[in-house]
Amino acid sequence: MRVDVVTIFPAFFDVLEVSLVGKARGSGLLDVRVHDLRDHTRDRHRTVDDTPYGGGAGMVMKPEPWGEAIDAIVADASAAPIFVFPSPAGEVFTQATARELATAEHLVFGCGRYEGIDERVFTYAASLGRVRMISLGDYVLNGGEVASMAMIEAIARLIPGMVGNPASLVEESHEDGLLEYPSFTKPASWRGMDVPDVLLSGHHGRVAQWRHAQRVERTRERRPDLLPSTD
Ligand SMILES: Nc1c(O)cccc1[N+](=O)[O-]
Repeated sequence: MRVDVVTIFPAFFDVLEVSLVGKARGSGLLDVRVHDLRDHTRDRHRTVDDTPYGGGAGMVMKPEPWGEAIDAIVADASAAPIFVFPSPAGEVFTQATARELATAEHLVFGCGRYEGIDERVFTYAASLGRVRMISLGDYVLNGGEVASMAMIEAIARLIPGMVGNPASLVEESHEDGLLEYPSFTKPASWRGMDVPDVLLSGHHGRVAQWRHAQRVERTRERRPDLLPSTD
């Protein structure tokens, strides 16, 4: 998978070199390219924003640099990309979204700042590929970089070969609608707290049963919205 990121803070994505994604980059599973939007400006001040038509507070990201950045990315792309623009006005990102996007050949993340990107950029991008406006959640961030980082990690780890033991992807929270069970490791007793006996029993059937029951109980307590409605 190829992932391009367009941002005015390219250094923000340096961390991808050290994370899970960094390992995949080295193995050829993932090709991540970060682009500084300001490299696609034409003026001395490398201007990327301007005042909004119609008035209002804040600034809007100019369409010209975005158009040039998108053209440069698409120029050497082997397939029509999916453009992902993190936005509070987007569909909510879920594990199902991550699974879907993990099958894409080419993703382009466009990180907006200020009051957002000129709307014509999304229209232009839609002429070159699929456009998805995606939100991490109902809260306000200063831009799309944090959201893009989270989405890239959630997506990249689902690419076959990315995670050493694929079985570890199975009983994770949100993979099958239930939250994950509690985990324990040595020592068996720590500061007066003991590991549940069933986990020391060596009885795999009972362990599996206990873990499932814990997942249902946790989901009921913390995320009842994930459980099928009983009415
Ligand atoms: N919520 C938010 C935002 O305020 C700005 C950019 C991206 C997001 N988001 O993806 O959730």
